[in-house]
Amino acid sequence: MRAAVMGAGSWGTAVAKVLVDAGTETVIWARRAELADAINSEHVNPNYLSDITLPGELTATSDPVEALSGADIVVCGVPSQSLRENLKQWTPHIGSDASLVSLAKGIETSTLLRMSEVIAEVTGVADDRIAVLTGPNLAHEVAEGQPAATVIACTDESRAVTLQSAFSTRYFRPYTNTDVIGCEIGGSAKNVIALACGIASGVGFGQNTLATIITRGLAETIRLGVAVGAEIETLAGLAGVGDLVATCSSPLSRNRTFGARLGEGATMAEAQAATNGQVAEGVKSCSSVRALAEKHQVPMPLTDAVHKVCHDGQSVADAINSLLGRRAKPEIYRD
Ligand SMILES: NC(=O)c1ccc[n+]([C@@H]2O[C@H](COP(=O)([O-])OP(=O)(O)OC[C@H]3O[C@@H](n4cnc5c(N)ncnc54)[C@H](O)[C@@H]3O)[C@@H](O)[C@H]2O)c1
Ligand SMILES: O=P(O)(O)OC[C@H](O)CO
Repeated sequence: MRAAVMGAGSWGTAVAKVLVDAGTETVIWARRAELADAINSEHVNPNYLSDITLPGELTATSDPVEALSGADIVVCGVPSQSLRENLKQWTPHIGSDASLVSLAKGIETSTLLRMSEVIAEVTGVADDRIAVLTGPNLAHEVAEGQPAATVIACTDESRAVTLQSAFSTRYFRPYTNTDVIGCEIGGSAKNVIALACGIASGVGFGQNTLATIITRGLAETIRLGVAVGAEIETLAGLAGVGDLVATCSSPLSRNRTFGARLGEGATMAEAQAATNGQVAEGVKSCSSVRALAEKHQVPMPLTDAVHKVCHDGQSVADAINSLLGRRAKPEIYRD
């Protein structure tokens, strides 16, 4: 097995390390030649996870054609909103039976497509060759070798099992699932809910508020998931609850941190500037998740509130008042 990890951000770098540790021959593609050179010569990625020593067997290149040559597994590690443009360049160089594995947790804003749908549309590859890797996986903890589980979802169960083996290490434990939709909805929606948790924490609210947002965030994620064909069990698992808890609770989460800055009073521009170029997917996906929910007539009040704060100029105080001022209702409802 040979893997090409396309994208040398935090998660692409951590996943490349996992693959090498799992015994899979791996090359990582970085946009910038200096970054590829540093990985090859110093075994560090100076821009992301710079305190982590990468395995000597990991090779890097800034040439996507070289990275994709002979790859059985193509790992798509660029952010959601740039996946389509990158895929257009990669497609002619992807092998005819290669598996494509999406790492991105977002919904394309211009089309409302999930990442596996973007991959299928751009590459023309059949669904049974497209997989998603998602779960409670903060990149730095995984790169440190802290134990974590994940989900590898593919409609072709046997391909998911092959991929499971390529990504399995003593610290990183993938489970297979055939519910690609549920995994992608869970991964995209949790970033928006993590922004909401960050905002609440930045305002100064404690654990009751966070638990409320996580739980009600799960409720609206399940409503959306069911409307678009997900299995509820998937959203109760690692790709749903698991990732929601990790992202909403951890100061390592870029989405939660972004939200916390807004809750502390920063403007969107200030919060964006403080990311140092690291992507907080929920900032864009709050709009696409909300639009997808509207399309399917699914109420997602927390997602709506995050969208209004991030993109409609609503103040955090008004968003909180409006959430708490909604009509009383039973806990479990599907309308
Ligand atoms: N960091 C994590 O802990 C983590 C864990 C699981 C999933 N993810 C998901 O993985 C995806 C990638 O996140 P990340 O953490 O690696 O992001 P990052 O911010 O650390 O790095 C993003 C990478 O994408 C590159 N990039 C940015 N714009 C690009 C463009 N237009 N074309 C090509 N490359 C571009 C950057 O140069 C960088 O290499 C996201 O969807 C994220 O939600 C991240
Ligand atoms: O740092 P975040 O907020 O992008 O979250 C990282 C991962 O998705 C956690 O599983």
